[in-house]
Amino acid sequence: MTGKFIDISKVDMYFDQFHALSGIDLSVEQGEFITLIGHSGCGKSTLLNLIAGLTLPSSGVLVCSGREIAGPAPERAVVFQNHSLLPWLTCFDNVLLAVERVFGAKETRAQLDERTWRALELVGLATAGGKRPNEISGGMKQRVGIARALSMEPKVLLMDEPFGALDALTRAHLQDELMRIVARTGTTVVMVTHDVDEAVLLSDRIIMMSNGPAATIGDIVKVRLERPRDRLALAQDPLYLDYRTSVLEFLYQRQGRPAQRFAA
Ligand SMILES: Nc1ncnc2c1ncn2[C@@H]1O[C@H](COP(=O)(O)OP(=O)(O)OP(=O)(O)O)[C@@H](O)[C@H]1O
Repeated sequence: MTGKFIDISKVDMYFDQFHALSGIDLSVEQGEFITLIGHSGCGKSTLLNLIAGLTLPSSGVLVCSGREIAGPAPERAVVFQNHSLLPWLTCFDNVLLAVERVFGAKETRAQLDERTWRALELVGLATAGGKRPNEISGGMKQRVGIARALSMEPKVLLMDEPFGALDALTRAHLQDELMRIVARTGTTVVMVTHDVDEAVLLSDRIIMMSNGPAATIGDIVKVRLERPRDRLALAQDPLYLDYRTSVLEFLYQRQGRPAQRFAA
């Protein structure tokens, strides 16, 4: 499929009188990795939540895989910044819960367990299945959150600053892991980020949003860097640096605001 796997058309979002998003038009191709970047409060999470179906637009239409988005569904799995694991369950059981929700009615216990182990393996956590969230690091918790989302075999992975709370080294490691997983599974990804380097490293396209209220898509950078991408090689790549500069110019010159938090 090309062109319109996710199709967002003329979307406006109001919260009471507050006009958050205005006239959002965006198509995402199947297997594409897009990031949403923009100043704090511009409406990135609002747009992600609309694609998740967690909120419905005030006007306009969102379509995923040919069907209008009318609520949350396992085909659109969400990973939040604060990993939201149930603390009393093991990592295995946290993932199993999602697996049972999606496949419980038609698969055997052994098949459900197998799916759960496979998802934990995908994020390198096969040996940590028996641990509870308070026994593992922040990066590992975030990986369990990603495993849980991937275990549902979603068509779309929606991520709201998934690595924002992690230290730089753990974040780099998880970015590399995410690129490998996406290359293997072909999952479509929409990710909110504040990190310019993360956006350029991971994206096929970077959606740069204008400041709110009534935020719109200000500009889009198409990142034509070959995959697989290697962060060390890219650090010297003039094309990479051009993309990075384009995003920084958009954020600081065209949508300039002093003292904003961007990892640049
Ligand atoms: N449920 C809500 N009720 C009222 N206003 C809201 C609600 N959700 C978001 N907003 C407002 O909509 C605007 C966009 O918020 P949103 O969280 O989408 O921004 P963001 O770009 O994700 O911000 P950040 O980068 O700081 O996470 C903000 O002004 C916010 O206050």
